[in-house]
Amino acid sequence: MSWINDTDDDDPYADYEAKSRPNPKGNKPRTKTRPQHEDAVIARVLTVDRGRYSVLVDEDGPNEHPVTAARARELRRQSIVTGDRVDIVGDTTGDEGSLARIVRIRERETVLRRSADDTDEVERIIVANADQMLIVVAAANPEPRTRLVHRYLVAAFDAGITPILCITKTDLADPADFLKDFAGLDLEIITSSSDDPPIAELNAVLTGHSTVAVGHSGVGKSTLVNALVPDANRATGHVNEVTGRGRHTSSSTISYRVADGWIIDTPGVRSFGLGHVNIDNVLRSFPDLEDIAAECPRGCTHLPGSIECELIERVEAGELGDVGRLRLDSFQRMMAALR
Ligand SMILES: Nc1nc2c(ncn2[C@@H]2O[C@H](COP(=O)(O)OP(=O)(O)OP(=O)(O)O)[C@@H](O)[C@H]2O)c(=O)[nH]1
Ligand SMILES: [Zn+2]
Repeated sequence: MSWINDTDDDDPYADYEAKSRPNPKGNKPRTKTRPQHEDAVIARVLTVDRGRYSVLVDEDGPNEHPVTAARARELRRQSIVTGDRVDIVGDTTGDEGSLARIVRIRERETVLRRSADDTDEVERIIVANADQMLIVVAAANPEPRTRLVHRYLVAAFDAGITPILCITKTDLADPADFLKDFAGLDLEIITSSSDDPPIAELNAVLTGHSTVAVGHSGVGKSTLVNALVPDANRATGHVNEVTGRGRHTSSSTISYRVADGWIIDTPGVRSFGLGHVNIDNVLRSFPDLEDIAAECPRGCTHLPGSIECELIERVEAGELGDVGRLRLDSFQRMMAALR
């Protein structure tokens, strides 16, 4: 007999008690172990707009529908962000004028963060549960900002999110020179050469993933997202009414269903401070370098000029070959964007 249902066999009333005590209201007994809000349903947060959350219930199921929700009082200190999985209760019909209540945030697989600037350690979460980041950069007009791309990369690697680089406007300039900086990073690179993006290629990359799209204004990110999200699209058709794609919305992130996955646009995300970034987290995405860096002096930044940096010493000694040299070089260029 396990301790869970262990009863006192000597208690003559044990059996009697269990059977005969009526439940005056016919409610289920409230025990300490009973989870709160048993009837809650899980939903995906699609966008956030002034304290209202547009969420999707029964994702991919027969009853999939969007619902507008507010957060329960007990969650007021926590941020609920696009991509979060939440439990909702109350009116979950999604009918006109209905409002459900978010009572729980499920554990997040990833969090993409930013701080207001690099000295600010107060971080804000931009998106939860994304597993890919599509970094959109133009080959020209506007000129590619290498440092900004490096900063996006740092944020992605720090969060354990796989970055993908999409270079637009290759009809205007050859991106080869710009790409040299990233040669050692194992990055998937997609090029787009007109206002007609490579949809099949992008869809293949996005399938089965939750991808957050980032990019500087004017690079052609909206052109990509618009091409990827046809209006006939099932969930987004409804969601558009809620989130007001094309209309004003104060949300800084919006989810669109695409290629059996999700793309999360970040039109309102301006600054991308990295005050919260931790080198060790970033290194985790570079297991080959991470193993060696374990032997570096404490606090080593592995940047050029670092004293007794194991990575630098081994590369200089030629022990890591050309590939190792390239990888360290790309890693250093990326991490230099933190300064
Ligand atoms: N030549 C060329 N122009 C492009 C390409 N992709 C987009 N454009 C143009 O670049 C301009 C900016 O594109 P958008 O999609 O609005 O850029 P965005 O990144 O969404 O910029 P914001 O809306 O400011 O956030 C538009 O005039 C597009 O037509 C491309 O591959 N080649
Ligand atoms: Zn080092």
